[in-house]
Amino acid sequence: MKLGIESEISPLASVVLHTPGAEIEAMTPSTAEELLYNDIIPLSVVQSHHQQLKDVLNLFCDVYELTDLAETALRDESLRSRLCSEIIGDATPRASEEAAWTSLEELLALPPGELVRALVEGIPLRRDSLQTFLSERRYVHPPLPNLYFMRDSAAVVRSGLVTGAMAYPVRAPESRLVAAAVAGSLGTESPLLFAGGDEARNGCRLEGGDLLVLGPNLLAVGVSDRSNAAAIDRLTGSILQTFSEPLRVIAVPLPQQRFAIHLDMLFTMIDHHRALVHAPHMLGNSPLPVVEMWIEPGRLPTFTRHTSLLACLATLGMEIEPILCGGENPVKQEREQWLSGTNAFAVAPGQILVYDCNTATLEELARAGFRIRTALDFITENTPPAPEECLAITIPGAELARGGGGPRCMTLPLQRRDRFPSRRD
Ligand SMILES: NC(=[NH2+])NCCC[C@H](N)C(=O)O
Repeated sequence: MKLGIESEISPLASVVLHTPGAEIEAMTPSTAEELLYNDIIPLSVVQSHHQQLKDVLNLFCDVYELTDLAETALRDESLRSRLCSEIIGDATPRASEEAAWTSLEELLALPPGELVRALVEGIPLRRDSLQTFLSERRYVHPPLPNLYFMRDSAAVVRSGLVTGAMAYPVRAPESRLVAAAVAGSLGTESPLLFAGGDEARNGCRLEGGDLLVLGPNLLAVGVSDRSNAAAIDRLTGSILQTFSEPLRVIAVPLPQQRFAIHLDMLFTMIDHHRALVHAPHMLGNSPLPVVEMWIEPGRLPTFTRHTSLLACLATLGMEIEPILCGGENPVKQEREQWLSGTNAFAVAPGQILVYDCNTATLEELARAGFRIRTALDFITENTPPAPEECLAITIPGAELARGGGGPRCMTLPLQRRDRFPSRRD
């Protein structure tokens, strides 16, 4: 498997998805919040909406299901044993019910496919002792309802893999699973830049939704509820060491509030010089200030403060035209950002996937020259768009968005073709 990501927008070659499954139905209204959802969602509906995302992506690139990758990788016994030990090791200190834990031997006895299913859909607690009989827990290993947000548990930077140091324990096994699935099939050309599962044990926090690859040597990283400065320092150190080239990192401190889980909920690149933005925090009188960090191999980093991400990018010669999520109306801006209206995913420059429910955002995109097409129309017609066409393909979003993310959050791109087709500029 080849990794190569040097931008947010160049034509997509391969991507990993996870189709939501039974893990979604384990959630109840009373557990939704601790499972990081805004509400419960009906499985049959989100599956069919997610299928539209998958069908569209299939017309552009190779699409892998995480569980297929994991099942193949876990045929390797040593990988299987490492993954199970890691997951048990991460969970046991919290469980205080060590005895209740399904033993390593039991997990290892499962064939790879069943093991993957158990890890994704959860392993129910066996009521075979007084302690477990009286326990309020339903699972010894909880289901992973956030797994369809493939973006967060891993990221690719150039030819290297980053696995997430998940901020909340409910998501920790995702990073271990994706590390086994993807790292298991990587050759030596693809370095592991950041082993998030292990880094999390040292207090690092880093999720892919905060990591934007704006160029081969340019990253924007949210410092958020989910990602901390310690992790960004560790990651930049590793990138520097691996590629031995200067690196610029723009750190964007985010408000620690639910609407701003990750940087990609406030800003996503959709074309060479255009981004969808959440205006209240990216533009106007009080945009989020940022810190530009410039690091050269063997030197100490230098730091420069800027008034906003867009102002910082402008000093680097990247003049970004902002397209407003929700348009000019502050109420619509707030509502549509909450429904992941800013969270677009580019399959090529100027060709993006967005949710259909954010109508004011779609109007802005149309005004900016994007043709709006539903995923179903696009799939039925099955003709790839001309490279110069600006296109926003809409996926039904009302239900998927309740999980707390949009099209960018649901995709883990592995490879983009690094040469842009020469278009417009
Ligand atoms: N890249 C993103 N913005 N991901 C959104 C993740 C949503 C998920 N429920 C969580 O809270 O973790």
